Amino acid sequence: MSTQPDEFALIAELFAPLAASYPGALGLTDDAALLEVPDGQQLVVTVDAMVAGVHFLPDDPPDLVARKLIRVNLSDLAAKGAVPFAVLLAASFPTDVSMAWLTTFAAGLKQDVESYAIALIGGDTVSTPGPLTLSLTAFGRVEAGRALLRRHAQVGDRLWVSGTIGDGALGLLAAQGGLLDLSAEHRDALADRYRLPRPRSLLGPRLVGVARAAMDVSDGLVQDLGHLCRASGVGAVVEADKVPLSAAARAVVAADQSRLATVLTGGDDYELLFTAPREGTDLLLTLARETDTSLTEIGCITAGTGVTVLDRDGQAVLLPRQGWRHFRGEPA
Ligand SMILES: Nc1ncnc2c1ncn2[C@@H]1O[C@H](COP(=O)(O)OP(=O)(O)OP(=O)(O)O)[C@@H](O)[C@H]1O
Ligand SMILES: Cc1ncc(C[n+]2csc(CCOP(=O)(O)O)c2C)c(N)n1
Ligand SMILES: [Mg+2]
Ligand SMILES: [Mg+2]
Ligand SMILES: [Mg+2]
Repeated sequence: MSTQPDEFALIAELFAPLAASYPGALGLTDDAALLEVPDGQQLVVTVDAMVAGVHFLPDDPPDLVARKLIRVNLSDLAAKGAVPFAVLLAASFPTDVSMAWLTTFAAGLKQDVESYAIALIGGDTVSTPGPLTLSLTAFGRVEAGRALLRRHAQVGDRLWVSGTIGDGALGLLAAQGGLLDLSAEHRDALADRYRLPRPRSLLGPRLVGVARAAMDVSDGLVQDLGHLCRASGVGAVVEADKVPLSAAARAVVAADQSRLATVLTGGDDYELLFTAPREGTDLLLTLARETDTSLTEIGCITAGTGVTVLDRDGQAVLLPRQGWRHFRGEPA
């Protein structure tokens, strides 16, 4: 291929190979794709967009941009207990995008399409005078009626999170050249978490029938928990010192307590946040071992509304904001 991308050559050479495993993708040569859903299963569909300078740094490696795009969407499917099988990609590439950039982007897509055993079944390729803008729609399957929902939390449920919280938001600071007091090793670990989320694709489906309500954390733990609470008509208490932090995040907060707010509200975590009845604890600890995922109880669901974050003395932690917002107008 020449150094100038051609729309149809791009699709045929870079994207069509990623469709080969799914017959309904028709080799990316038709107007639409055909989806199969086995009897007794439901289709779970989600879409998230990513814009250069808003969701990732314009100079981030193109393969990691592609993999992050897939992974933020697989995180939403995992949060519903769904097993992913296909994605659609709508890509708006800046008019001056290079062939080298596109080739590396497609290599990133290929890597994660293979590692998550999914197929790229269609999409759209356009040019834009604006920043690189990507949108990915992900399809998963779940046993009919069994998807994990935000609206199923009950008063008295325990509140759990997977993995560690805050690495993505601190990783953005590290990737932007900040957090210079930290060791280079910790900075690299955080930046890696920002650039390459680890969606809980194995854990999510295993939580079906064990967790009551679930969602993934993308906008910040406190804001996202607020959404789960509103959907369920309940409140929640989070014990801040139970929130699991990586060694790097612990080092950041130890050096500057005010960074705890970044951890709790910064977003880009792509971990699962879920509730379960107290009797589910042993089963969850078994699932944690079997899926090699750390699971931590961080609080509980209460009567009432809203999220309260308490410090180890039982005092409310005041947070300047609850999480990421694209617009900061008055709430509707
Ligand atoms: N433009 C839109 N049109 C229709 N539905 C939308 C639109 N934007 C968001 N939604 C819906 O609103 C709900 C919340 O969306 P939101 O994007 O906050 O969830 P999320 O993907 O879990 O979070 P994040 O985008 O931070 O990863 C979802 O059901 C989503 O499908
Ligand atoms: C360069 C850069 N600046 C800021 C952020 C933080 N950020 C942007 S969108 C978002 C929430 C998820 O997105 P959405 O709700 O749009 O799906 C977060 C936490 C970032 N990731 N990169
Ligand atoms: Mg979204
Ligand atoms: Mg989500
Ligand atoms: Mg999302």
